[in-house]
Amino acid sequence: MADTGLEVRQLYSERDDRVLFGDLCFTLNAGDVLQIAGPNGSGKTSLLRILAGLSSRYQGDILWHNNSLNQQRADYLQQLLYIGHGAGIKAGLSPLENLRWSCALRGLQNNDNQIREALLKVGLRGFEEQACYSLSAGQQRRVNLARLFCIPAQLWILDEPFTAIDQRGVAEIEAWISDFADGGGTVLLTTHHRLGISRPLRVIELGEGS
Ligand SMILES: Nc1ncnc2c1ncn2[C@@H]1O[C@H](COP(=O)(O)OP(=O)(O)OP(=O)(O)O)[C@@H](O)[C@H]1O
Repeated sequence: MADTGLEVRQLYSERDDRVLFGDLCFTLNAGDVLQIAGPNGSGKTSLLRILAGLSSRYQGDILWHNNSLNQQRADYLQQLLYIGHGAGIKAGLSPLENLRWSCALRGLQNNDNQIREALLKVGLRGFEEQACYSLSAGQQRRVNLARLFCIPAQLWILDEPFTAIDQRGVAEIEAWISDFADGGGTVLLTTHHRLGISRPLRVIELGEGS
């Protein structure tokens, strides 16, 4: 049997008696980029939260490298990086402190140099030790996105990564996604933005009749 990365089989989820998606099937391998599209309320975040292991409101099977997620949850979570659409940071802590926490939760410690490089990469040079509440919405979002560069992962699950990001920043994030996939990473994301990446893009549209 061929080794697949993430496989979703007949996934079904509903909210308040409304089917968000039913019989959803797809497979994602190394280098794949999949956009989950659809109107507000169609279930994009719900799907991403399920795939990030944060919600069990579903029926169907999710497999990672051919084995059920439920049988290897800890391993899967260790290889996954999920960035939700919220700020995802503690406002009273600095970017450096927030990222130290994120890294420590993954068992990564004493990596301030890597964190500083990540903050540099997302355009936050000079803001490393400033409390996050004093940063702009876009800068706070960039703190969260810096996790992409200090936490190793095989799979990125990104919910609206472009929210509050300026035009140049959008192009940078698109390049990061392409580079990550070029290196064998897998990306699953939602966005209402028309994605410009240098990789073939697959799109699944949720919504009426999906
Ligand atoms: N915590 C919750 N409690 C009750 N209903 C919820 C909850 N979270 C989501 N829903 C419902 O589930 C449906 C899908 O929501 P979801 O956030 O997945 O949509 P979405 O496609 O991500 O929307 P958007 O484009 O606005 O972000 C919506 O009808 C929403 O009202």
